[in-house]
Amino acid sequence: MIEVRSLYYSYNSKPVIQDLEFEAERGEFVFILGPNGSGKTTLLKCMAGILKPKGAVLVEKVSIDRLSGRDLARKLAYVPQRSDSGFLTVYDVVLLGRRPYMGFSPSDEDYRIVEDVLSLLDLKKFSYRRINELSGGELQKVMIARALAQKPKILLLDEPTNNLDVKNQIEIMKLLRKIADEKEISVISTMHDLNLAAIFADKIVMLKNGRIFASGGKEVLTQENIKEVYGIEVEVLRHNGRVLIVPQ
Ligand SMILES: Nc1ncnc2c1ncn2[C@@H]1O[C@H](COP(=O)(O)OP(=O)(O)OP(=O)(O)O)[C@@H](O)[C@H]1O
Repeated sequence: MIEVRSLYYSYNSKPVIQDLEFEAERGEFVFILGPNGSGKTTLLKCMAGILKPKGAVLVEKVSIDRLSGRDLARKLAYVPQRSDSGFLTVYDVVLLGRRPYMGFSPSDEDYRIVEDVLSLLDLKKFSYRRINELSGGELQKVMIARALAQKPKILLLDEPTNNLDVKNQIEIMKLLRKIADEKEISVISTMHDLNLAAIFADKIVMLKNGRIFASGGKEVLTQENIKEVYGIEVEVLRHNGRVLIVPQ
């Protein structure tokens, strides 16, 4: 569905990501893990077509370089770490997600999709609220709603649980899992919380200094890998297919 091939990016000729290779299939939930500065956001921005790396990002076997902005936005949606707040209403922000499909004005279908997405995320009650009057968790849901209104095949999220309380973290993760399972969207998310990744991931990509240190299923969350990547001692408890990471 989305493939990353020999990806390389440098800021001011300092390499930040190198030799990155992985893919996400339809409906797969992939977590990009790694310490601060390991290149997670840079990788997502390259995948979203915001930065122009060396190597290739392929969506359904087509390089994103060959897609127009509008075509790319129909395939892939990106939810950045910090979304600019503003004075628009929730409804209008979500409607902006329909821009890649719109002519001069929204169609009945655009309005129907916005209504559907607002219901799916339980945001209808906030429709006419301005987004600068929302809590962090509500705003994050609105940004995910706008991305879903794009009807993407791939959803890229940069630390979607940042600044959220435990309840909202779990709620957002469950929602993303449901989106991957039911809508067969490939969901790719950066993440600092190893335990959330352990609960929800199909696949994990661990970055260290801009390179892939380990990738695979939850089995890559080992004491050794976590020590190498983050420099911390942890205990990894496994029970009935579940993984719990406890700092020492
Ligand atoms: N615009 C920029 N110009 C120059 N260097 C940058 C720029 N953006 C990021 N960097 C550097 O690139 C490296 C990777 O940054 P990136 O934001 O991709 O890491 P990250 O893994 O997402 O970090 P965090 O977990 O702190 O969000 C860091 O050393 C950072 O200082």
